[in-house]
Amino acid sequence: MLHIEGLRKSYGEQQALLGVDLDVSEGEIVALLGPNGAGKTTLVSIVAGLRKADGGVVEVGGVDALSRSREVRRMLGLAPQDTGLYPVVSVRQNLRLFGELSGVRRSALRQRVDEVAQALAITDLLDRQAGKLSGGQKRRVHTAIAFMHRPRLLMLDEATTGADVETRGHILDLVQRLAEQGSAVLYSTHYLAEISSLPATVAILDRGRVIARGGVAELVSAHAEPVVELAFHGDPPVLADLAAERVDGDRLRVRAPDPAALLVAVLPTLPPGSLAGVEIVRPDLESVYLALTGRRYQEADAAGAREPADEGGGAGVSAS
Ligand SMILES: Nc1ncnc2c1ncn2[C@@H]1O[C@H](COP(=O)(O)OP(=O)(O)OP(=O)(O)O)[C@@H](O)[C@H]1O
Repeated sequence: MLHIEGLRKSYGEQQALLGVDLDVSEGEIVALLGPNGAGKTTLVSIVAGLRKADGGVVEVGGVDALSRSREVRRMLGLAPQDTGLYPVVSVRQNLRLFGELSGVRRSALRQRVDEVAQALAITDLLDRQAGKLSGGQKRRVHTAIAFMHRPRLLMLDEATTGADVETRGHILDLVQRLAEQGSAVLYSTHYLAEISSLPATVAILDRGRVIARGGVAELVSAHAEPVVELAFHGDPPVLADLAAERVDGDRLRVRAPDPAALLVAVLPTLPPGSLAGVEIVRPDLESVYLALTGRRYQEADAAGAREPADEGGGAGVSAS
């Protein structure tokens, strides 16, 4: 449904996309992950015809999106980060207007507005003037607009940023339902943790390139392995035959494909009373990002962050 090949875009000296390849099939949800500034908005905006590419191929449903953006827009549902709503009219009128523009039949408009509003829990906002909504409320209306015509390709750009847990749940449910009906979904976010709630495959965008693509489990097993962290009272002992990395002064970190086997082997060799704690850090997308870039995702994100990242780390076990 979406085919991107060698997509490039610079803003003056600033290179935003350096040759992006990405495919999204019908019924597939692809989570486009990347820290702030990775190029997600640029990518989504080019597909939607809102920004011009410098080079490359973008096809939506087989139609060249770079030269026939008007035609492509009919197939798209887009919830961009910052599209304008019509500020002086109501939310209901905005939804009707955008629905009509994207081809929803007049006779179906009223019902579709009600359905989408209910699904996104914005029914109580329908008669409010759009320009007077809070930032979070506007974002929900943007998301609703993207769903109005059951698009063949839905693109959500950071739709859940700043959303409360309930709204986030509504959006993720709606995304899933649309994909089950056969739409392709490109779901951009910088929250790694969010992906576990979606049956999504992942494309990690970093500094203008897709550096990893596939299922979460597949990426984790290909690029990262569990780590066992041992905390000690005072200086850690030397562990013979193990490549242990010393961290935070009194901890040792050891990569371990089989953490249980490692612990069974190591624990009896430690000086009595020296061990303060054990933590098994299960690899996740964060570990994949670290393995591929050498940078921590949260730090990369914090470089341009607008809000704190909330990704969880590993599973901790206290052993004292
Ligand atoms: N209009 C612009 N003019 C100049 N540089 C831009 C412009 N828009 C984006 N950039 C730069 O291009 C790069 C990619 O930005 P983009 O907004 O696409 O990233 P992003 O992954 O969507 O980030 P975020 O998660 O913060 O929205 C960044 O370095 C950004 O500073």
